[in-house]
Amino acid sequence: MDQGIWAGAGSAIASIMFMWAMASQFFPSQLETHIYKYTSKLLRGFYPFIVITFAEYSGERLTRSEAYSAIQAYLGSSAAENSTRFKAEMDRDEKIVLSMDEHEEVTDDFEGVKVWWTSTKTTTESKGFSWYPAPEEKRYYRLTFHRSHRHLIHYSYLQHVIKQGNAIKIQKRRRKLYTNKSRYSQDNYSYTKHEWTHVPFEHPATFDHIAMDPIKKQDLIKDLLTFRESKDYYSRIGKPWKRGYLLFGPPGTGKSTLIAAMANLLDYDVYDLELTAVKDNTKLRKLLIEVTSKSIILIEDIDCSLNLSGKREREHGERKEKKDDGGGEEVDESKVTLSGLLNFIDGLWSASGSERLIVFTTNYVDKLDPALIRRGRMDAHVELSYCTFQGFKVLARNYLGIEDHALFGEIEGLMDKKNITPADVAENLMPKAKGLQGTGNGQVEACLRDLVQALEDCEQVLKGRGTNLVEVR
Ligand SMILES: Nc1ncnc2c1ncn2[C@@H]1O[C@H](COP(=O)(O)OP(=O)(O)OP(=O)(O)O)[C@@H](O)[C@H]1O
Ligand SMILES: [Mg+2]
Repeated sequence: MDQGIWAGAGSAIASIMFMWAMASQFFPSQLETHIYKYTSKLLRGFYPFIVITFAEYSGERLTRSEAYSAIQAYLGSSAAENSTRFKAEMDRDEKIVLSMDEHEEVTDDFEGVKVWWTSTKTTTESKGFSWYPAPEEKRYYRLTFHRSHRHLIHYSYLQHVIKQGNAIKIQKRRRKLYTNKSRYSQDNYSYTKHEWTHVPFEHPATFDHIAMDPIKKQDLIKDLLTFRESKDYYSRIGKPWKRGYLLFGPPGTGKSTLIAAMANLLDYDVYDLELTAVKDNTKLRKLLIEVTSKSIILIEDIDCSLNLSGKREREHGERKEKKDDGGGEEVDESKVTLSGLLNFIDGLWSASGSERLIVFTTNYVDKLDPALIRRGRMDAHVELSYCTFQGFKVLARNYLGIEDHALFGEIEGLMDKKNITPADVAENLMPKAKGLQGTGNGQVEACLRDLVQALEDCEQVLKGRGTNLVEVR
């Protein structure tokens, strides 16, 4: 039979189905079930179409279906071409997102085959007794297509939709910085507990800003980019697609800044895991399974987290504040164990989700249990060390916009003999007084003189020191 007739018939049947969905809201549910049962039996005989439903919430944990959100993104873009009614919603980042309105129909062509998408919403009275019965809304996408295209739709079209939809989602997303402070949100008249809270990730650091040995920097960039492109490689060797980095070095040598640069380079989200606020290994696992792919899981100051006392002591005190500052459960003492953490890194659970980096930072690499940093667990060890002359040149370029200066020779000589952190160098290269903004000659000279003074005040280097070694294993 002619394709056009079927197309018309399909569209008509799809339309009848919306009307049905709308009308069904007015029928008592028992009658509805009966009518549905008999009409569908009757129709099945000569109905040449297949209908696939994608529900918004699915699975045991009632998580939002990934297929649904990919379809939503896909239809949001293709719907724009032949749809006249949209639904506008504001996402958490305060951006307006358009999507297909309920009971709207969109047609799509794929390799010459026509399919129909509809968006439906059903409202059912909630079961069980309640003084204030609230209706439950369920949203679906329905895909209708001719039976003869079953194979094509199943094996090619749906994959195309999900792939395109996910690509659109990634393109549109704003990256997020998560922290494990749980929170509740109200969705569809019920409260959902989220293990992670997030804010937009807006750290501006890039690798151009990082003062470290240029060759080691290139090695690290190459290592990260290779990881991002290695999906097939990891599946071929039968390993989860993840990589561990250990960043170590004294305070103020750029570990946290480097993580921001890594996230910006790869376009990943960051999950800043505060281990001392995690009650036990079970909670740790719960957190882990909520981590999405394309992300960095970060555990800062792993040596402090791992004394497992729940109280962290740091020399320079910036993280000394009470850990569970509202929102989360009261955690007096974290019972996360080393084995729990190792499981987190490379146990079976860690393979849920993919494409992620696990990054540990520490000021004291010697304090760490060798089990934690052995080969295969932490794949790359990156040492961030005191500032070298090379590193200083990067900072001078960034902060003062200069490549060379008469004082560089003196600074180079001093840097070889003194231990100064890049943070202290950076501090000296920033204009001190208001009104002195800008990088005029006088300003540059003043900053460099401050630095010379700071270097002279620094302690003498007693033993040899590493230079931003990146050992990519
Ligand atoms: N290698 C570096 N390159 C560029 N800037 C740096 C570098 N190291 C430190 N800085 C500057 O110093 C500040 C502190 O650095 P950062 O917080 O990254 O240090 P850290 O190694 O994480 O220290 P801590 O061990 O105390 O957490 C940053 O704001 C950054 O501007
Ligand atoms: Mg830090």
